[in-house]
Amino acid sequence: MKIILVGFGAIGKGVAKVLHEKRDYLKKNYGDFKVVAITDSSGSAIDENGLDLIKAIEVKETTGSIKNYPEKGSKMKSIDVIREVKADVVVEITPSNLETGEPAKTHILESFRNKKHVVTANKGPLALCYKELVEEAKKHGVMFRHEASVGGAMPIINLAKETLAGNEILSIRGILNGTTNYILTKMEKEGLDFETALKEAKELGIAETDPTQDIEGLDTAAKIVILANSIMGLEKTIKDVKVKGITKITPEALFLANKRGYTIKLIGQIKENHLIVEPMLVPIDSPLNVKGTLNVAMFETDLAREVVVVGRGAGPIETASAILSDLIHIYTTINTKQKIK
Ligand SMILES: NC(=O)C1=CN([C@@H]2O[C@H](COP(=O)(O)OP(=O)(O)OC[C@H]3O[C@@H](n4cnc5c(N)ncnc54)[C@H](O)[C@@H]3O)[C@@H](O)[C@H]2O)C=CC1
Ligand SMILES: N[C@@H](CC=O)C(=O)O
Ligand code: NA
Repeated sequence: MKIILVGFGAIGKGVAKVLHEKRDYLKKNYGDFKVVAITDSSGSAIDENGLDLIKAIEVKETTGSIKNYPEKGSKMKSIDVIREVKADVVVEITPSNLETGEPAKTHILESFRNKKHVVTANKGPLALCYKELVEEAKKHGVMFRHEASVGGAMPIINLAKETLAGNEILSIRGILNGTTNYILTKMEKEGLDFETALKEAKELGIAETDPTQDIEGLDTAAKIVILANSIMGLEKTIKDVKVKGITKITPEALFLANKRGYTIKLIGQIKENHLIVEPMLVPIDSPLNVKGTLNVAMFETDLAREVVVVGRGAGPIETASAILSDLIHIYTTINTKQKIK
């Protein structure tokens, strides 16, 4: 299967690392997963025989741009690579823009129009125009998967669509942002100040390109809109969410909460058609009291009753896990269909 990586930052490099490290496993159990093009904000590298992913990571880390890849680098823009390079799947992992959804929205739509399946971790277009994207993918007969867009490695979207298929999801409540959970945990457990904890989160590659999306609660808001639209059959946008972030939470507030048997968590909640994101008091012994970059989601369903999932909500390798599972789904679907023909 031929893959184009659009975006080569923390997640793009994570996906490249995982595809390299898992290449023998993938060949043995599925087939050849080949990255034939990589793009970033200033150019691209293209090799129809497959790029050397370790070399690509090294070029990006030492020069800042993939266009410096020896012999295969160029200034070719993402949109032209999507149109002109022969591939099965585009992995869209540019920054999430929660105002316009661009450039990802155009990348995704253009991929569909060029008969390319799409896997994305990008929350922008999903939170702003989910229905349009799903309808366009259907119109062009291609697959569109985005497990990594909510909760990173934590199984939630495909879990709801596949394992909980047939259930009506009545409500979802949880921690859906790893950066703010990391900050709150560091402040609570080590008394670290907010700015230092945020700096560490950036260094771990878990914060958004614009980290205010994390700390102001907008990233969580985008995620509950994606969940509302993709697995609860609602039609919401980010404007429907009442949002408050964690910038006013201090180590002292956490200390006082602990003294009373509580902690403070940034909770996203969808219940009775209302979407809310705000810091909430959570009992110390609650299943919601997870630490570090962990995310947690509590589903209320009509058949399976309560379902709780926990997983790493952010991180290059963790997020690459969700992207890889979507790539494997596309690979197996393509090859099953070919066998049936
Ligand atoms: N960091 C994490 O743990 C997670 C991130 N995500 C999402 O994954 C996406 C990527 O996140 P990161 O890699 O952390 O961001 P990043 O800021 O590290 O990397 C973004 C990449 O996109 C490239 N880029 C910007 N404009 C572009 C364009 N027009 N064409 C091609 N490339 C372009 C940049 O050059 C950079 O390589 C974001 O949408 C983010 O919300 C989702 C889950 C977890
Ligand atoms: N910045 C986000 C990345 C995953 O969506 C987070 O911290 O959860
Ligand atoms: Na996920």
